[in-house]
Parts: sequence; C-alpha cells; structure tokens
Amino acid sequence: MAAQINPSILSADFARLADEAKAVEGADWLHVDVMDNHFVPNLTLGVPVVEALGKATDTPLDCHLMIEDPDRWAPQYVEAGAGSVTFHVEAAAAPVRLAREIRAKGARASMALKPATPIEPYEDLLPELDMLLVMTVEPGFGGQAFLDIMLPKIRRTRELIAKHGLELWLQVDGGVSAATIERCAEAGADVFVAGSAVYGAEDPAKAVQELRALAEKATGTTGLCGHSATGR
Ligand SMILES: O=C(CO)[C@@H](O)[C@H](O)COP(=O)(O)O
Ligand SMILES: [Fe+2]
Repeated sequence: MAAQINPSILSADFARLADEAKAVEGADWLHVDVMDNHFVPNLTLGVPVVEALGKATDTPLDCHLMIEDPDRWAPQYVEAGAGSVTFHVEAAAAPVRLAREIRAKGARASMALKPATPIEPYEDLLPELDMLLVMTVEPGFGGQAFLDIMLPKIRRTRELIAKHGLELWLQVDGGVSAATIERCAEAGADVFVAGSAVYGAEDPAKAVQELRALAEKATGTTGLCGHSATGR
C-alpha cells in the first residue's frame, strides 16, 4: 500500500492546535500523543482536547496512548472521535480484550511496543490488531534521535505479519525524518509518524509530501509488502 505519513501534533504549537492540524491536511492521519506523566515522564492532553481536535480537522486522528490503565481509558478515545487507538502492551492488563473493545466501538485497534519490548511473545495477538507500532525512541518526548537498533524488530514484525497473511499496518514512531524514513520503509514499515520533521519544517504540508515520496521510493512503489490499505 502507499506509505502513510502521520504528523505528530506533539511538535506543533499547542496554543494553535486547530491551525496546526489544518496545516497538514494532506497527511493520512494526525498523530495525537496522549501522555499521563505516569507511563512516561511527560504530560500532554486528554479526551476533551482529542474531541476538540476531531472537530477542527477532517484528517482522522491516530491516538497514541502513553498512559497507565489503557484498559480503562482507551475506549473513551474512540468515543471522543479517534479513528485509530494505540495502547502500549506494557501497560495493558488484557490486550486482546482491549483490542476487541476498540474495534467493537468502531476504531482501528493498535498496539505499541517500547524499544526494549520484543514482538515474538505477541505473535498470537497480531490477528486481533489493525496496526502494530514499533517505537523507534523511548516514548515520552519528541525530537529524539532515531534508534536504528530497532530496524531488525521492524523486519521481524513484517515477517510475522506476512507469515500470518495479515493486513496489519506497521507503524514506526520516533526520530522519523528524511534521513531515516527510507531505512524504516525498507525494513517493512508502512505508516510513519513524524513530529519535528514535519512541524519543524518551514512548510509542514510539503514536508509530508517529501517524506511520503522518500518512503515510496525506498520500497520501489506501492503494494510491495503484499497488503492493502483497507481501513475499518
Ligand atoms: O510518541 C512519541 C514520543 O513519545 C512521538 O509520536 C513523537 O512525538 C515523535 O516526534 P519526533 O521524534 O518525530 O520528533
Ligand atoms: Fe507517538
């Protein structure tokens, strides 16, 4: 499928969120980092802001929950209008039940792995998911350096997705830029979160197009991974 670019609102001007969302309207999704100051040492925004953002843009919201107790809170982000909700497996008490609940409420269900969390123990969960997020920095802050030691995990995850014949999107998040996106795409990622590389650019919309072109060039063209861009 075509590479998807999801600008992270974390790197935007929080005093002008609606305008910042509109500034990237050619993007596939708007990535919204929810942090609770417990699961990660940073505090950002919650359900009311997600609800307001959803009204401010036509771009669907990709909510990345870096919070404790996602089993309790994630469904509220679906109700607030998120089209995709990602919970961290390290924080979830019952990931299968949670993924099913997110799907049942009408959003795409996604699970994230911190850099030290391997994919192998979760192979059997993959059919329950619409997207798997491999973090390429420690979660908590934008603007960190890309961890290229995560590339083998991206490759292994793509192999497992292919082994099970799944239509699962593979997202990377953290330090994704013009300097790193091609390596991620070659390793098998097809959804790319970019915060500072988009909002730090003079023209954020142009940065989205440039990142997408680089990712697609790296994989030759669209559809090489053998999966399609079917949404839910
Ligand atoms: O989830 C996170 C950080 O925890 C990310 O979504 C960052 O917001 C990405 O920012 P850049 O690394 O692209 O600047
Ligand atoms: Fe994120």
